[in-house]
Amino acid sequence: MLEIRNVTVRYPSMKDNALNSINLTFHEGDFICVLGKSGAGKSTLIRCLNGLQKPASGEIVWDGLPLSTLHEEQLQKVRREMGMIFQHFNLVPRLTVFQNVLTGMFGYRSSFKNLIGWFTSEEKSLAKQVIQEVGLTDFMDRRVEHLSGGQKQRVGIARALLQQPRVLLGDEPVASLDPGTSDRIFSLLKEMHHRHKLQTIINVHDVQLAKRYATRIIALKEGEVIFDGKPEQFTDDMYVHTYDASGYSERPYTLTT
Ligand SMILES: Nc1ncnc2c1ncn2[C@@H]1O[C@H](COP(=O)(O)OP(=O)(O)OP(=O)(O)O)[C@@H](O)[C@H]1O
Repeated sequence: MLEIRNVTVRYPSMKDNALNSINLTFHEGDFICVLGKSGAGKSTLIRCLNGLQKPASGEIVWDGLPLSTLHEEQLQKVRREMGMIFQHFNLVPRLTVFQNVLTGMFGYRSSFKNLIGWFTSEEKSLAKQVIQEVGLTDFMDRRVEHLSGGQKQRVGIARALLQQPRVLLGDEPVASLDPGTSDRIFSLLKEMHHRHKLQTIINVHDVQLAKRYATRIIALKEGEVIFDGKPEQFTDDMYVHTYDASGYSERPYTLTT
């Protein structure tokens, strides 16, 4: 189980906290969308969860163990259990789909093996399997620089799955994609969530997508949790409060589902 206990984060140049005494417990099977205006603290929350950002106070607790008490080897194991997908995909453009996906294995291997790029037949067959799951078998040997945004995010998802994570974290993974492609990526994420028995926690700006796919919505505002509940409980009023939107016509996203 993953918990955030009383976590505060403040960046050196900031006068306010990026996260302010946050408490959250994530449960098996949760498919969570994190909403909030730009600067609300969504990315900081994700970075805390995978250990990239150390809280100024409070604890991230994984399976009962506070991350701050773990030594580097244990932290590496925790990071392996948390797959991550990104807005700008973080792929190596000149490498093929297959080669990019294989890098998902890096956390399990010695630096030397990673350096020489030698993979076992089992690792290669696992990579082929996740590539097939995200629907890219026909593109396996294509360089990712020649793929569309949606295809690149599928590569990102396959790479994360190859890590065999228990938690999948997403920092605005559809922010660079058109609405139709975003919907298909969320649909794939939901399918993988069930198939791989993941806890999924994704930052997203599109409230409609969150309401359609999430089992739980968390809304942040100025570094604090202002909503934590079921999608149907995220009302129009809560939308206005979250985004400081004063009227329906000013809303960037519709709430129809
Ligand atoms: N590395 C950093 N150094 C200084 N301040 C930072 C840093 N990263 C984030 N911040 C600040 O912390 C606050 C929260 O930022 P964060 O990126 O977590 O928000 P966000 O909700 O993810 O925003 P967006 O939707 O625009 O990505 C913002 O005020 C931001 O300017």
